[in-house]
Amino acid sequence: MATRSDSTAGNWWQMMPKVELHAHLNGSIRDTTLLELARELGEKGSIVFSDVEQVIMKNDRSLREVFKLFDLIHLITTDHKTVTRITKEVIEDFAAENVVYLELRTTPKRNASIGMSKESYLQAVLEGLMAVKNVDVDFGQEVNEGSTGNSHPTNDVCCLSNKKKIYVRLLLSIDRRESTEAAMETVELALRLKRSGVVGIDLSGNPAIGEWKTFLPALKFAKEEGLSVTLHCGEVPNSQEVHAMLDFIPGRIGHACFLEEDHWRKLKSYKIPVEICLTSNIRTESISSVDVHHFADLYESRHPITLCTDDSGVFSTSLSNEFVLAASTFGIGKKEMYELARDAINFIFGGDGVKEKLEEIFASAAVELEISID
Ligand SMILES: CNc1ncnc2c1ncn2[C@@H]1O[C@H](COP(=O)(O)O)[C@@H](O)[C@H]1O
Ligand SMILES: [Zn+2]
Repeated sequence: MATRSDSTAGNWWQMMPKVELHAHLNGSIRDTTLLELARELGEKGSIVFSDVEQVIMKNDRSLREVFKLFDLIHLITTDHKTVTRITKEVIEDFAAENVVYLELRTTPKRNASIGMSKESYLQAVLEGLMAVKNVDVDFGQEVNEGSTGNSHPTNDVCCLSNKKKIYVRLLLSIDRRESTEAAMETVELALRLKRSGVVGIDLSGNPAIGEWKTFLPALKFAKEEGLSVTLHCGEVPNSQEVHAMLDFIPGRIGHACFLEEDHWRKLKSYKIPVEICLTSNIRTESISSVDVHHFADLYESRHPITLCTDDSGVFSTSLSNEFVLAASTFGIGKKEMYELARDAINFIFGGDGVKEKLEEIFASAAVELEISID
């Protein structure tokens, strides 16, 4: 895992406001934090640090190996205190590179041995949002008398002190290893936490595992109850599943690496927005090289797309880096990249009020970046 570069600071892709719609919490952990936590567990004798260090620092890994790494990461991170810490750090990191709206997804986990339920895991995530101090976080929490969200009490301070602001909404992930009942439990939790900024459901996890029919009842229920749904779709060849996923008409899909001609036709006719994760797809060897990535075709055909990091920690990337990668690979200029970033507002799962605020942010950024909007 290479250290994320700061060499982009001051460039348009760094300065430009950005919208991140596909980021997994445990995939976005700083590698320094991961190593620190692993070292602590090593000292306690729970793991052998040198073995773990090698796995963490490895740069190129196949999709299969990535999921082995996630099992290791979960072993290191899944207690309430750590979940709170990594949430706080991940928000700070996205805000630092001018992400102004973040849909952060995470899989609620149960671990009876440390008294963790899916609900308490999520509470730890919410604590992390509230623990951010150097950035004003609006996570859409409806504040009751006496409650202390980060955004509302600090809002005034923010505007006076020009503190950066980030809108954060949460998506709860269903892991493909889970049963129908477990998936349903996650959807029910999301519904209970709607007032705490949970706006949708994601289906993710190792694409070689699990069947669509297992998750469908929970996903249908989510949709019926007004939650937005995004699906990891076509990360491996699975024609039948891709058709079924597209016919479900999710709010968005992620990846779309192994779609065939008739899938593309369907995707385009349904106009389902695609979360594009360039570095992730290259690192996992789902796509052989960036210049042949389906980004090019979707961009040229004006299909709704949005650039995303997927797992900025695991793949040593950042959203700014994804923008500069797309710009340099496909020869796209600053103005067009700005439009790509701004148009992602149309595909967010957050409400109309947030969309209006984001439009304003992008409009004033255009002036600062000297981009003329037609
Ligand atoms: C590389 N492409 C990918 N494909 C599918 N699922 C992925 C993923 N990257 C991450 N995840 C999913 O997100 C979890 C980590 O974050 P959370 O513990 O939920 O915060 C992984 O365990 C996996 O289920
Ligand atoms: Zn993903």
